[in-house]
Amino acid sequence: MNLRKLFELQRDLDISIALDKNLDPSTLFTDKLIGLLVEISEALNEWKGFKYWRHNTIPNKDELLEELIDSFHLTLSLGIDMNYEQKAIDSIEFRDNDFDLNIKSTVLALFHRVSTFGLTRSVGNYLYMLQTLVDLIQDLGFEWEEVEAAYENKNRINHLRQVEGY
Ligand SMILES: O=c1ccn([C@H]2C[C@H](O)[C@@H](COP(=O)(O)OP(=O)(O)OP(=O)(O)O)O2)c(=O)[nH]1
Repeated sequence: MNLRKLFELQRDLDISIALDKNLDPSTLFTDKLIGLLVEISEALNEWKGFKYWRHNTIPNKDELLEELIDSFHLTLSLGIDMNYEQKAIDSIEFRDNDFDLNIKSTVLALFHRVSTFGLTRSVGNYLYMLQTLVDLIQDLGFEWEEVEAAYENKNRINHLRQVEGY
């Protein structure tokens, strides 16, 4: 996983969105954080693993990946706003086989870490949050090659949307 490349693509996209919408990027932190919580929730809604009241809890993998990719966009974007990219590149681990396959615990840890990062904005809490999202994507069974390809695809779509006046 080439995190440096994804941060660069994310930076270009964020600049393009802020210019297009005539926004000061330093004012967007809270909205981005809320957006991230919403995208994580959309991913969980697609995952369905907690929906004990349903017969069919099989996720549509393409749609699940799309929602995770939206979450990934906003997480990278928050790191760029705080200038934490290099720290993330140096310390985030893309594990092959996670020892902890308790997806529900990882989900709860992720919500907790997004909130804690929002309150403290510290680099340590940013890294905890990003690592937990990375672990969740891993635990849900995605390969890093497909995640990178899906990220690049959605990043392109996000650019196109700006051009088309989304
Ligand atoms: O500063 C920003 C703002 C947004 N995005 C990305 C994140 C995500 O990939 C997309 C927004 O989510 P989505 O595509 O779901 O847009 P939506 O308007 O919420 O669509 P929908 O109502 O279909 O969920 O824009 C960024 O990368 N940087």
